[in-house]
Amino acid sequence: MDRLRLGINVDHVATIRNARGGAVPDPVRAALAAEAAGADGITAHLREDRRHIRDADMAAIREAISIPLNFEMAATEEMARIALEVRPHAVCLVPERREERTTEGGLEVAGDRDRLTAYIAPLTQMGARVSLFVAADPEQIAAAAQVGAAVVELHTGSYCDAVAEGRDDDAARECARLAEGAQIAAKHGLEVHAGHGITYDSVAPIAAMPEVVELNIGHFLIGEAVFRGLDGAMAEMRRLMDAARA
Ligand SMILES: CC(=O)[C@@H](O)[C@H](O)COP(=O)(O)O
Ligand SMILES: NCC(=O)COP(=O)(O)O
Repeated sequence: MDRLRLGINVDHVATIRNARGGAVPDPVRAALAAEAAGADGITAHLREDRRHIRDADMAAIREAISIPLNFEMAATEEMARIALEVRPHAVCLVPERREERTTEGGLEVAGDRDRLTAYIAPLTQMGARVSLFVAADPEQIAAAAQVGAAVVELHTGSYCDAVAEGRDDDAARECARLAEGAQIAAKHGLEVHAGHGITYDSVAPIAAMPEVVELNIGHFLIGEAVFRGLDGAMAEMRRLMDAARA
């Protein structure tokens, strides 16, 4: 199997910065540190409420890094305009609910086909690989291929929560659902990514799925970096990913 790509999400560095106001810690510095430590890409989510990453962060990260930028955003007109200015390598469309603590569930693609088809076209024409952040639901995955996405990122949150809470049966069921979703996506010609809530304890079964080519991981690794440094935290994740893939 090919080497799995590891994308690092730096939103959580901006969350800490914003808790105090001011300029530190700087998500651009974190993106550069992740790149230096071997990240294959940087993910940043410009939420509509700007609770962590801000417009200037996204532009500055794009300018600073030499590896691909994956710009996560809601499918709104405002975000399309910003993405067309920033010109990231990839755009990942995610659902957003203003009051949510973190991204809950996947994007509703099947019920929004016409709008998403029109929304994705200019982003693809600009040169971005457009990814849809979806639940491992066959209907949503098939719809992702129909609306012109190149990639789906499978939402691993329910599986990771079950692992973290020791709900082994739920974890096994969610993992099987993700594996089936990855297979269905690949059959539709979609590149398959996975992310949300991944930790050292939950990464192996996802990394072992042959259709999955990229993991995007943020919250756990930024937290772990407090104890090991970002390069140490990433190195252990890389080791677990490679071992699962061997
Ligand atoms: C879509 C996704 O999984 C990430 O962007 C994640 O949502 C980032 O963290 P927050 O949910 O805290 O914004
Ligand atoms: N798209 C998922 C992502 O970027 C990272 O999510 P998390 O590890 O911060 O939960």
